[in-house]
Amino acid sequence: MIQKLIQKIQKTHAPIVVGLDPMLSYVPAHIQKRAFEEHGETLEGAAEAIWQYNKEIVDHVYDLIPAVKPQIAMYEQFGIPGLVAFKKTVDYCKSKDLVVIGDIKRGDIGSTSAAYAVGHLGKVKVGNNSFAGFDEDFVTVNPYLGTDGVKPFVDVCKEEKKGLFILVKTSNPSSGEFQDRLIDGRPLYELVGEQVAKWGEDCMGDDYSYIGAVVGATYPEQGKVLRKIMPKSFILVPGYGAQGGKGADLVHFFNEDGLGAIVNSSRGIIAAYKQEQYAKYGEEHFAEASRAAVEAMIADIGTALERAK
Ligand SMILES: O=c1ccn([C@@H]2O[C@H](COP(=O)(O)O)[C@@H](O)[C@H]2O)c(=O)[nH]1
Repeated sequence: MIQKLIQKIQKTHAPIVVGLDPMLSYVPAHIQKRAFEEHGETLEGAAEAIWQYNKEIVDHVYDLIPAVKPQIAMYEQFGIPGLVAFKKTVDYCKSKDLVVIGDIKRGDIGSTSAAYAVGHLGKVKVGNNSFAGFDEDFVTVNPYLGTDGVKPFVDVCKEEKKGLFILVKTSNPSSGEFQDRLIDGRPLYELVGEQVAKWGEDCMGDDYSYIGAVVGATYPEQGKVLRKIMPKSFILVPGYGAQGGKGADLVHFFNEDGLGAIVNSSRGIIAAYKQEQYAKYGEEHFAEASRAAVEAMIADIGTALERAK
């Protein structure tokens, strides 16, 4: 799957991911109205509304981008109907040939991690049959429990030719509370980065490992250091747009081959129509605003990378 991700980045010239994080408050009134007429103001109604919203955005941007990142929390808040909308979103994006990164941030003791890995990346056995549950291409993993919590995900990736992005230095304001703590004089995120590189050593595609890392756009200096510590790991970079990250901050997340990083924006794309610069599209044409925001993000990152050459 890492090869597919790289090929799609090269084809689109867009090292970007659209984050599908649908809050009900972003879903335009006409879509909510239709869904509630059919299902009432229920979890089913909300799930239908977010699914229709996602579908329209994907239809407007899929040709510009290599990948999407549905954030499972946004679906889980609507219970089982929300998870059905998550699965519909995953399947629809795959039918559009997009790489799907499930932002699930799982990680537990080994046996429990194994169940998460099977459910999201692998196949579960039921008698003589086996079934893919959610079937994303990559998932995000929390490494806090150590190697036995991560290895089951790595094992399923090896079997299924899928991949991981492991949290190394997250984009949020408090990420330093634990991640920047010094251990033997070095910040914890560097030690985690080294371990990600090790976990990825025998999981190589052609040039990059399918065991990648998450490093926030909001920490460009740390991104520069981590790029060197994990030269073969793809970095998923959240924090662009709504959290303040800009193209110019991101150049050191990339390798000299112009690859090695893929930058996510969620609210900045899916709720673009709420921003002043895209207000002209109006709520009815929200997905066209999303397309314009994707084009602007591609141009911003492309220009920054060109300038850095
Ligand atoms: O360090 C991290 C890890 C994950 N995320 C997730 O990415 C998106 C960001 O959304 P925006 O609307 O573009 O801010 C969201 O799903 C987070 O859970 C992150 O932001 N930082």
